[in-house]
This record gives sequence, structure tokens and C-alpha cells, in this order.
Amino acid sequence: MFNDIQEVFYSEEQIQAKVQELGTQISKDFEGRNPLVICVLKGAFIFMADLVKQVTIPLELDFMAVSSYGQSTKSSGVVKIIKDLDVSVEGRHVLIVEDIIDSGLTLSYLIDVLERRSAQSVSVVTLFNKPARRSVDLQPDYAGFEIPDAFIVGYGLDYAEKYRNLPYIGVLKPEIYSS
Ligand SMILES: O=P(O)(O)OC[C@H]1O[C@H](OP(=O)(O)OP(=O)(O)O)[C@H](O)[C@@H]1O
Ligand code: HPA
Ligand SMILES: [Mg+2]
Repeated sequence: MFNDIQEVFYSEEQIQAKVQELGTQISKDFEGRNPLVICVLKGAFIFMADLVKQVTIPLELDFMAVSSYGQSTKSSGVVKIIKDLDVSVEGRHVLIVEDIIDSGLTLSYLIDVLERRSAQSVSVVTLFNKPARRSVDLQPDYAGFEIPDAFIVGYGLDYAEKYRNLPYIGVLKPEIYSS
């Protein structure tokens, strides 16, 4: 598996330092708001776990599973809810936790769903932001790293469901996509 990686973009240490920064900022901004923190499965599961440990104010959390990439490196354009939230967002300050914003389709769909369900506010934190590939106009409230137009894996992010367990972020060797 580690042999499949062509280049490491961000080490475990670089990621942890950034997650800590984001957690500190979110703790300040959401003080007194008891946010409902929503993890967008599967990709965001590691970021979510690391991030909430760096948040020092009371919060609640829930999980939603959506998918649009499947076995591809390009969005299918159709966002499917695979698992919905357990709790109501009505009147809540919601913070969506994403691993990556690429085309922006997943997030614009989710924001729309949560606003229609009468959340009081909807904010977004993403660890990785790939603005070059955006097909909808959308800016996260908090972003860890701005990345170039490359398909990255590791730290929760997959290619065809693999590589989520790598502790760092990297790009795959080109032959992996063709085999
Ligand atoms: O901005 P976009 O182009 O919509 O891409 C971002 C979304 O795509 C990935 O999810 P994916 O559909 O691969 O599901 P997964 O999290 O289960 O891997 C990623 O985890 C984000 O949720
Ligand atoms: O670069 C990416 N890597 C993994 N999953 C993704 N989903 C959207 N963009 C990406
Ligand atoms: Mg995926």
C-alpha cells in the first residue's frame, strides 16, 4: 500500500499542527453556541475525531454519510445520502466537517438540505480545499490547506475505498489508476 504512493504532500505532524489551529479558532468562534458538529462520512472520519479533541467548548456531534465519487477520481455529480442525521438541526448552529472540498457539489447539496431543515446557522470546516476544480461558487468558513488540482489520498480520503488508513496525505503513482 505504501508502495503505491508517489509523493507525500502533508506529513502526520503537519496535519496535526493544522488541526490544532483549526480547533483553537473554532473553540473561540463557537463559544456559548453549543454547536452541532456534523461529520460527513466516510472521508471526514479521521479529521472529525482529531478536530473535536482540539475543541475546548461544549458541543454535540452527529454523522451523515454521502457519496458521489464511487470508484472514480471525478464526481458523478449526483450526491446520495446513504445515512441521514439522527437528530434535528432546527434552530441549531451547525458546523459541517469535511475532509475535502473539490467540485463543491457535496457541500452545496448538504448546506441546502440543512438550511431547508431550519438550522439557525450553517458553517463549514474543511481540512483540504481544492479551489481549481470548483463547479459551484462556495467558500468554506475554515480551511486547513489549499491544495493543487491533484487527487489526494490518506487521512480518511480514499481512491476506490482504499488508502483511508494512511496517516499522511499523498498522491498515487499514475499506474494505480490504470490497473
Ligand atoms: O466537492 P466534491 O467534488 O463534492 O468532493 C468532496 C467530497 O467527495 C468525497 O466524498 P466521496 O463521495 O468520495 O465519499 P467518501 O467520503 O465516502 O469517500 C469527499 O470525502 C467529500 O465529501
Ligand atoms: O482529491 C480527492 N481525494 C479523495 N477523495 C476526493 N473527493 C473529492 N476530491 C478528492
Ligand atoms: Mg471517496
